[in-house]
Amino acid sequence: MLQIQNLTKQFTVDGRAVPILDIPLWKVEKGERVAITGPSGSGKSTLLHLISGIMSADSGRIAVDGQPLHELSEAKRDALRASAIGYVLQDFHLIPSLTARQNVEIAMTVQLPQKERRRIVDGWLEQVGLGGRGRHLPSQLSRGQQQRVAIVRAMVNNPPLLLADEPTGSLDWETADEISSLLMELSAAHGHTLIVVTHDLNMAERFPRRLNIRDINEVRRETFPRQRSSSGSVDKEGISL
Ligand SMILES: Nc1ncnc2c1ncn2[C@@H]1O[C@H](COP(=O)(O)OP(=O)(O)OP(=O)(O)O)[C@@H](O)[C@H]1O
Repeated sequence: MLQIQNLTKQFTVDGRAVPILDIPLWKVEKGERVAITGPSGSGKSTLLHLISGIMSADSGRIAVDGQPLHELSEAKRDALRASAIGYVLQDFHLIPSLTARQNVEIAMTVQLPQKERRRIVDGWLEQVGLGGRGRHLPSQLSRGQQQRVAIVRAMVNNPPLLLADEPTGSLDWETADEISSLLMELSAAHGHTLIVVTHDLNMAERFPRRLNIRDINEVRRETFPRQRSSSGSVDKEGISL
């Protein structure tokens, strides 16, 4: 599903090049569910931006669903992102002037009669416990409900790859727990490959595969050295790797 080879990315800060990512090889198989943890500033969000094609790598190869991003035109990359990649963000990024239903509808890439589109969207909203909330504006929904709408928006095109960047980061623990469960259940039910960046250990522990970005990234190891517990087997975030 995802293949990364010799990927590098740096940013220029105050005229100085700062290397952020150098990933020799990383693969995620179809249907796998992976949680990525790691210290703040270690390049986790940057990695998701590169996988989604929102940002370009300096060098290397990223293939999503067999399609090498660097070989695609910008228009084709946009089309791939719209149809093959769902993206869930910490702050939902719903359009405030649109209803829950409209926020999902505008993300749909299939051409269908309006009635059919609405039926599909309402089915999804029902599935995430928001039946009857389709006409509500984001401001009329709780934060957890807004994230549910954002999850539906990310999934409505049935993308093979679902990315989530701190999806529970701005939620209280109980709502975070519900959103974690929802993401796990929906991705399993629909066979999505799911890659989540998170500081939420409760969420990370549910994932069959967990990794610390320092395990695949060759840079930043000096900036973010692994901190071993006395047992030597658990890192700073408490995740056995
Ligand atoms: N557009 C940019 N220009 C310059 N530096 C950037 C840019 N985007 C990110 N960075 C820097 O790259 C580094 C990695 O950022 P990134 O957001 O990927 O980290 P992260 O691991 O997701 O952090 P967090 O866990 O705090 O969200 C940080 O030092 C950040 O300041």
